[in-house]
Amino acid sequence: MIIRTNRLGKRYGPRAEWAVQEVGLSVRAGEIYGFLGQNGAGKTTTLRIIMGLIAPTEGNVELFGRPAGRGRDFYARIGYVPDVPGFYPQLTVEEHLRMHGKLIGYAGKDRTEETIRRLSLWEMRATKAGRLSHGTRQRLSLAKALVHTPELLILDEPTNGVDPAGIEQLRQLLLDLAKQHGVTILLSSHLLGEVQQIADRVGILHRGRLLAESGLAALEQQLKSCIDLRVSDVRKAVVLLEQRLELNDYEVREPDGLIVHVPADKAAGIARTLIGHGIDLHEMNVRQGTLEDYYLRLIGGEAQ
Ligand SMILES: Nc1ncnc2c1ncn2[C@@H]1O[C@H](COP(=O)(O)OP(=O)(O)OP(=O)(O)O)[C@@H](O)[C@H]1O
Repeated sequence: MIIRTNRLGKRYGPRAEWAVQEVGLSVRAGEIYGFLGQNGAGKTTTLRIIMGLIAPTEGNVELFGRPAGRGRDFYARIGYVPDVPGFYPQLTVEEHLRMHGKLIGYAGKDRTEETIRRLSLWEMRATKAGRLSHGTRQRLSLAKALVHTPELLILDEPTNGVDPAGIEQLRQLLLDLAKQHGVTILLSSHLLGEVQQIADRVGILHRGRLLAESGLAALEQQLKSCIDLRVSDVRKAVVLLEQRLELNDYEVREPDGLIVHVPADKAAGIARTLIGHGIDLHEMNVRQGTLEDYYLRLIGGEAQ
């Protein structure tokens, strides 16, 4: 196991609420782990504890099979992209990378150049960080995290403020690092669709607690297809679903929406029964369940 947290808990003060509680997540070698949760769920807090930047109130962290430490050896094996990356406005892109390389005990010129090219920063290598756009600064932050060839990459909401082309580039980069170079990746995000495209496993954090941890392939197998309906009489439709069709796995979306979780081949029967009992079907749409459906059901359908 590359990362294991044991019953992690954090309060930011003796009388404060628990920001995270009893979090036990495990990240395996070579996988991309999507750490999902709404704003304020406790993702940043957890990642900062894993990085040794703040101390947990309870519990502990194991990294690379050993209790986590703070020495240079430990940081040299990890690349970290914080939620709000810090910069020296007067230093250029290249100077940032050289300085970071030195701090971490790595100062290879070739590697610095390779990283600059890889992150499409070559044109900007002599530009001061204070003059870079937000998206370019995000790439610089990623370059800093990668310049020393880490085994583990931890990214806190790396797509914040990045445009669609940048997100696609990041996705390809992360997949390449994990699949071609064996880098283990822990990535926090609230963009479920993005995570579904690249993660091998996901952990879902809600109000400081890890509600679920699951392989994505297994999850997708389990996710039933959904039938989205808009009907003239939701209450009557619900009675018919339960009593005539014995379908109990559904959600009502007021005022006229219904989501029924069933195999797609039930759709025709549902339509026949509803129409046969005088209900108008304004809309009917059959689709495969998504990570978002699973997530919303798990957290009880609370809005973002
Ligand atoms: N330095 C701090 N002092 C006091 N409370 C804090 C501090 N940092 C975070 N918190 C609180 O801890 C809880 C979890 O916050 P955290 O930033 O870890 O969540 P998050 O999932 O990363 O959210 P976001 O996606 O908005 O960054 C929140 O209630 C937040 O207000």
